Amino acid sequence: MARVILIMNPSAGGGKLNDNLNVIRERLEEIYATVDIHLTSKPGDGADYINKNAHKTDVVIGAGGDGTIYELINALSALDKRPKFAIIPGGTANDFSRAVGMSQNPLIALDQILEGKEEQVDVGHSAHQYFLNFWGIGLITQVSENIESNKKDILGKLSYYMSAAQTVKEAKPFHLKLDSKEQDFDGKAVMVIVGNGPFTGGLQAFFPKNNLQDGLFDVLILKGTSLPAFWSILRSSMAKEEWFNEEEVIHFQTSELTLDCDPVQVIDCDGEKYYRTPTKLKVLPEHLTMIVGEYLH
Ligand SMILES: Nc1ncnc2c1ncn2[C@@H]1O[C@H](COP(=O)(O)OP(=O)(O)OP(=O)(O)O)[C@@H](O)[C@H]1O
Repeated sequence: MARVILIMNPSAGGGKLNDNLNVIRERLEEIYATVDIHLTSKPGDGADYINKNAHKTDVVIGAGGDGTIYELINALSALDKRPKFAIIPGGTANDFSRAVGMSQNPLIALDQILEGKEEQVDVGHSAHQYFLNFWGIGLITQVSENIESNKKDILGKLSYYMSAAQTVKEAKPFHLKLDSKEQDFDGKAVMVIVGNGPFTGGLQAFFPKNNLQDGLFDVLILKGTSLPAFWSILRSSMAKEEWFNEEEVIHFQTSELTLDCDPVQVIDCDGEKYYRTPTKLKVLPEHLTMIVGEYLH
């Protein structure tokens, strides 16, 4: 019988998972031969626990918000032998759990995990870190700070773009040198977004065709901040249409690219801003086996 480790951040979402912990434990014990529960005490603790214990388990369940899940995905993705991974959402946005179709109700998410539907998903890799949803520089690093990312409806999207429009005034162009097999770019840009999964800075379906199993990134280069460029992005992502290239917008798909910027840019990687350019990005196809909900984006 399989073994499971549950790693939970007891402070995530103001502690909202804590009341469910006993039920979660009991239900896991009905299914799994061994159940090991670890409550994190500080940032980095979940990753340490994975590094020490992943070889002893078949499944790791991460319970918490996106910060916790980011940490666990990064620790797991760096291992040669990776246990399966599942998510119980416990934060506010929970973009990772949404990307793999989990319910936002933790106990229903637990049911989904116990059903055990598995999929292999692509993971993005950069020089320093792994990501499931997106990697970005420029405008996105400022815009994503202004979004209430659990708003997935039309009004939420509009507020996102209004926030973007406000931020645009402060956009600082940088020199971008991007190389890939499909497309090269050498010139001024205000934003680059590389999408692996469906959520970009809290927005669902930013790249309408993108999914976690196609072995490809969607790359968007925004050269300037004219209104037509924004309209192009707005129309494509809200109407879930094909991208139409406008003078200031370049969109293509690739599995590998390098980027260098002047001045150096802060990187937003799945919402975490730890590193700076230059970097090399690569899709790791089917790198993680995840227990998913009824749909996978
Ligand atoms: N016991 C703890 N006390 C404080 N921080 C912790 C603890 N355990 C983990 N952390 C760290 O807290 C950070 C934020 O956690 P997480 O994203 O899970 O919760 P959250 O911030 O409440 O969620 P959200 O951002 O969706 O509102 C993560 O980087 C994680 O590593």
